[in-house]
Amino acid sequence: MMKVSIIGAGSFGTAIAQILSKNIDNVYLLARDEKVIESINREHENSRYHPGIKLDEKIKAANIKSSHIIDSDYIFLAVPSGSLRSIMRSLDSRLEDKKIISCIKGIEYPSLKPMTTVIQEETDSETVFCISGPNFADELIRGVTSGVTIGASKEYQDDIASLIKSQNIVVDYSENIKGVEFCGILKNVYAVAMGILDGQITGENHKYTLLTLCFKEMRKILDEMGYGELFDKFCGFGDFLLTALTDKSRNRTLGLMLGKKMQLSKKSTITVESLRSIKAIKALTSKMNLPVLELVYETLNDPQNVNLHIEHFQGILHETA
Ligand SMILES: NC(=O)C1=CN([C@@H]2O[C@H](COP(=O)(O)OP(=O)(O)OC[C@H]3O[C@@H](n4cnc5c(N)ncnc54)[C@H](O)[C@@H]3O)[C@@H](O)[C@H]2O)C=CC1
Ligand SMILES: O=C(CO)COP(=O)(O)O
Repeated sequence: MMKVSIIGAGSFGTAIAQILSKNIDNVYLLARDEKVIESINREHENSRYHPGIKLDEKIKAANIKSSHIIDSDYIFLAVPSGSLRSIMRSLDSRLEDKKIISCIKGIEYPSLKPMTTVIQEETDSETVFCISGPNFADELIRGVTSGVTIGASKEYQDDIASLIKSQNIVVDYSENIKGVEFCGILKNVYAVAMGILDGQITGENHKYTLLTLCFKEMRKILDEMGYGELFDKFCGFGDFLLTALTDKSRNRTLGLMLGKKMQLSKKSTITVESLRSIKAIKALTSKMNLPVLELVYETLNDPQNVNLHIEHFQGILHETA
């Protein structure tokens, strides 16, 4: 009988577990926090991340160090990118024969490695894939129609689609696994940009002018990296627009705060992937002229002077117009 484990019982891990439970009898949601494990097993609810949502009783929670991973056919990873390598290292199990799917939209710094590379390095598995798309966890878990790009080699695409299939999930595919990951990494940074700029925006023309500039710049980076063909997939266009324009996004919200001269507390434990990704993307694109990316980089480094950075950005726009 098919068995699937999900590492990370936060917003996304819990949502993907709910989707998987419609197709698979053995779904193990692996967490580090005993209170979360107890809440899922006793109340069938992850009250910390999805209060009020009844989880399928097929979902069992267990400690991340439990042996469930060993006999799982598939392992989904839904932890913040900054924790992934240390989590993989802390697992005692040998995972080289496992099919592993990253749901993570971040990149390692300073190695500049995407998550599938980190996973391959830490497990020796040759079957490491990803999923990405316009997929807010709170909507996925409630069954709102959502498009998902499956980044996997051809022979595994149908298998992965059959795990997540439902009348509310629409899939597209790409064998360009790292490209699918990079779409998710980049859109977070451009969502911060739209947040920062939205703080200053006075009209719809202005807003969509800036959105077009963000779109062009993200596309330019994807083209340069050789991933340009992915822009019309769910992981590209869909997730870019969702995150750049929806206040529910944590990355856009960070930008909105910065645009209004507010800062995220240093003690915050909210997962905001762009905070780490910005440095990596900046390093990967150091030879390119990318004024929007520069604005995000400067603002995150020096949030006190956000107005100066915006003025500088607007100056560049007029020079190059
Ligand atoms: N929330 C969303 O709507 C979506 C999130 N994602 C991606 O999923 C990834 C995870 O994000 P969320 O689930 O939203 O974050 P979250 O903050 O809601 O959950 C993260 C989970 O990872 C666990 N965790 C963190 N460090 C750990 C460690 N060292 N050992 C064990 N567990 C650890 C936390 O306890 C928590 O349960 C991110 O890369 C995000 O970009 C992707 C699509 C949508
Ligand atoms: O990736 C997401 C939706 O597809 C979630 O975006 P945030 O991490 O900005 O909340």
